[in-house]
Amino acid sequence: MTPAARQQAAIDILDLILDGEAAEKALTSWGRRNRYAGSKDRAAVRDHVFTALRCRRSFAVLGGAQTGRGLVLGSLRAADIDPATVFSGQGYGPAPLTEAENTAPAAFASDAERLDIPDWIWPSFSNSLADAAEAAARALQSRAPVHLRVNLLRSNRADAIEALAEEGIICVPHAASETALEVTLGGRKIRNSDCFADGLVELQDAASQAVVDTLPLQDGMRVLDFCAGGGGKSLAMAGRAKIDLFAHDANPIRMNDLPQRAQRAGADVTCLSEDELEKAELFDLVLCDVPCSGSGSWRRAPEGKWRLTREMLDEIRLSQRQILEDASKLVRPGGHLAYATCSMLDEENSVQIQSFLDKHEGWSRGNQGNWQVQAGTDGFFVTVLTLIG
Ligand SMILES: C[S@@+](CC[C@H](N)C(=O)[O-])C[C@H]1O[C@@H](n2cnc3c(N)ncnc32)[C@H](O)[C@@H]1O
Repeated sequence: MTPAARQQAAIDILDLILDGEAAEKALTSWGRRNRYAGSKDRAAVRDHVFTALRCRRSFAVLGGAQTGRGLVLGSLRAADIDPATVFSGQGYGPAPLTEAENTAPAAFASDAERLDIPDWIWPSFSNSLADAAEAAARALQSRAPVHLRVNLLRSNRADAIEALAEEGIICVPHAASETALEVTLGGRKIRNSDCFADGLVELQDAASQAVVDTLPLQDGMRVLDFCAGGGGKSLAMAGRAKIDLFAHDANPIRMNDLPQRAQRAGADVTCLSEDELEKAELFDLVLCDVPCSGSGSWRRAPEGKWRLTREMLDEIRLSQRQILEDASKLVRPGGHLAYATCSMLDEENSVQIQSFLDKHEGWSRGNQGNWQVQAGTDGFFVTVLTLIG
């Protein structure tokens, strides 16, 4: 495909997404309908689509319309590329610009519009991030780095870097965690590599690993990952200490891949249903990696930024409080309750911890961590509470 034909494909896919189709689904069905497209074409089209989704608001202003064409036109203007080089009407490229499209774009009406943050959440976002709000929003407009976690049950950081390099995947250590690597070349090869298949490394953001570093894990502990999902944090915990590890999720289907992932990693994880959890002994440590706005990972999942509403966020906050309440009952006296989100909003982080502490006596605040996107990781928050024994 020519560069212009890839942009036309992005336009078609973006139109489907703007009509309500999920991005992954729209990309997959486009791939099925266009089997002639090679892997480089697919990767380039995907990049165009995700770039436009991250900057959907500002590109629509720059391109004069909230349409596939508008967003791609906006993306070219944002990158200082002459739109006529793409909108030429040649081959399978987009048709030439109309007179209306050729007019100069309007000025941005607000910081939120320029920085691609929805108006309703801008006050919460900018108050939470204070002086860093602009830098964080800008980071969310660009692509996320690819991070790996070295599985200490199978390898160490130096050996993993060497083994990955032999497969053409070049990495450097990441400062956020002693297990974290940043991939600088060959990121698309990871899932098919032997290093991945043999459990030497897992795909995991460095801040997600740093959250686990913050936990007071020690050999022999009985640990529950209360909101385990796919088990990213469970497996990271298993790599840190010889623990008796349990995983639970209100939606157990989300843990479907966990046994297979655990086997690859050489980790032992027991999944517990609601009933089993009710009968289980108390735990030394319960981690709640709660559902959240996802504001710390909007560059990986940009649709979430535009889909979220104040009503949805208020519901999420209620469920975060309920999870803290429920999980706190599973901690033994002297044990720990860790609360984590991939959000950068105070209303989901410090405010929730304070509200829990205001209502519950006997808990003390321990380690705390806060990572923000402009520093090169996903945005994450964690606080560890201890039940005074
Ligand atoms: C942020 S995700 C967890 C990600 C996971 N810890 C990881 O690192 O891969 C939050 C998870 O919480 C689960 N969840 C939602 N409400 C819950 C509840 N009341 N109790 C337990 N899990 C819940 C969701 O199904 C979802 O899988």
